[in-house]
Parts: sequence; C-alpha cells; structure tokens
Amino acid sequence: METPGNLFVVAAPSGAGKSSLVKALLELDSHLGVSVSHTTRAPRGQEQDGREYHFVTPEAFQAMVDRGEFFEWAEVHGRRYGTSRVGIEARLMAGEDVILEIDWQGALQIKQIFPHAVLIFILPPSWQELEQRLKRRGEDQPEVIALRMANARTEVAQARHFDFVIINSLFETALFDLKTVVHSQRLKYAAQRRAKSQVFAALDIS
Ligand SMILES: Nc1nc2c(ncn2[C@@H]2O[C@H](COP(=O)(O)OP(=O)(O)O)[C@@H](O)[C@H]2O)c(=O)[nH]1
Ligand SMILES: Nc1ncnc2c1ncn2[C@@H]1O[C@H](COP(=O)(O)OP(=O)(O)O)[C@@H](O)[C@H]1O
Repeated sequence: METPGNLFVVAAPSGAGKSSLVKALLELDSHLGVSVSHTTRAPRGQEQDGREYHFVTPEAFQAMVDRGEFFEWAEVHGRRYGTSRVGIEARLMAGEDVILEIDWQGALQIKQIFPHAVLIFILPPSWQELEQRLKRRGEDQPEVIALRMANARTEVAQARHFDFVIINSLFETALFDLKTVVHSQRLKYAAQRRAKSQVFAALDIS
C-alpha cells in the first residue's frame, strides 16, 4: 500500500532505548506522529492508558484480532501487542509521517503491507549495558528482566532484515543518527514522488 505519509518503524530489544529515543525525536520533529499500540500487558510505572498503550484484556485483544482490526500483532515476552488500522491508516493517507515502536515480528509484517516503510533497529552497545539499563530503569521484576535478556539474543539477530541499524551507546549520538535517518528518508521519498509526478505529467498519464 503506497501512502502520501512516510512510515517509520523502530524495533529493539527491551532496554535498548527505543522508547527514550522515539520520545526525544517526537519532541524535535513536529511532522511525526506516534502510533499507540494495544497490549494485554499491565501498565508499568507512570504509564497511562491511551498514552504509552491502549491497555486491554486478552479477550478484548482477541476480539480485535477476530475482527481484523490490526495491521499487525505479535506475542512478545508472553504478552500480546498490536498496531490497529484505525491508529495509522487515516493519518498516513492525510500525509502525516507516522512512527511505530514495535518488535521485529511486527516490523516485518508492516514491511509486507507498506514496502516503503523504513525499518530501523536500535542495538545496545553490549549485553552488560543492556542488562544494566533494564535494572536501572527499575520497571521490571528480576524474572522479567531475565526473560527479556534471553529474548534479546534472538531479537538482535533480526537486525539484518532492517534498513538501518543504530547503536545506542551515547544517547545524543543515537538521537542524531535517528533524526538523520528520518530526515534523509523523508527527502528521498519526496524526491521520488516529485519525479514520478513529473514523468506522469510529461507522458500525460493521469
Ligand atoms: N509487534 C508489535 N510489537 C509491539 C507493539 N507495541 C510494542 N511492541 C513491542 O513489544 C515489546 C515489549 O514492549 P514493552 O512491554 O513496552 O517493553 P519495552 O521493550 O521494555 O519497552 C517491545 O519490543 C515493543 O517494541 C505492537 O503494536 N506490535
Ligand atoms: N544511551 C543511553 N545510555 C544510558 N541509558 C540509556 C540510554 N538510552 C536509554 N537509556 C535508559 O535505559 C533504560 C531503557 O530505555 P527505554 O527507552 O525504556 O528502552 P526500550 O524502550 O527499548 O525498552 C531507560 O531507563 C533509559 O532512560
């Protein structure tokens, strides 16, 4: 599906820094909107329903799956997460750029539907730093951290399917890298759309 708005997907192992980077980017880039996913996991810390996630019961999530209301959904760390069509389709068609913060399984599903989607994978600088960040964040129980660290080893292997990989070592550097990828891809697709409309006009194609 081709859309006037650009679609960016950011994935990373838990604790790599994707939420922090996307939040910081949204404060810098007023042309970018974020998609709020649905999840069956319980809210963490200061999370609010409708802000970080739409927190729903497993039954409500399954009903949405049955009604085909998700562009994509996946089971991640034993909970379900999904991107609703309502959340992004109208905004993309209206020309807004949208950023999804989803796991690698969802990213590959989105790429199937939106071939122009820009897939960006965030990597931690080391396993030790990843574990430190999860512990310092202080939002997950030790057994949850252990599960997420175990899953991270599978997740990082998927980086090779992504268009861009950013190492989140120094936060400001990673934010600059993310901002640069978004801006460069936005310019690339704008130039492609201009060229296409010029050719269509020259060949009198409607
Ligand atoms: N496929 C998919 N994954 C999602 C979605 N929303 C969040 N996720 C991913 O689910 C995983 C767990 O997210 P979360 O519980 O917030 O933990 P975090 O990774 O520590 O922030 C992360 O990899 C998220 O990117 C979604 O709508 N679809
Ligand atoms: N470059 C960085 N250096 C040090 N700490 C970081 C960096 N990026 C993020 N963090 C911290 O690491 C923890 C995990 O970041 P978060 O954005 O929640 O990761 P994710 O959304 O990928 O799970 C948070 O406490 C965050 O403040």
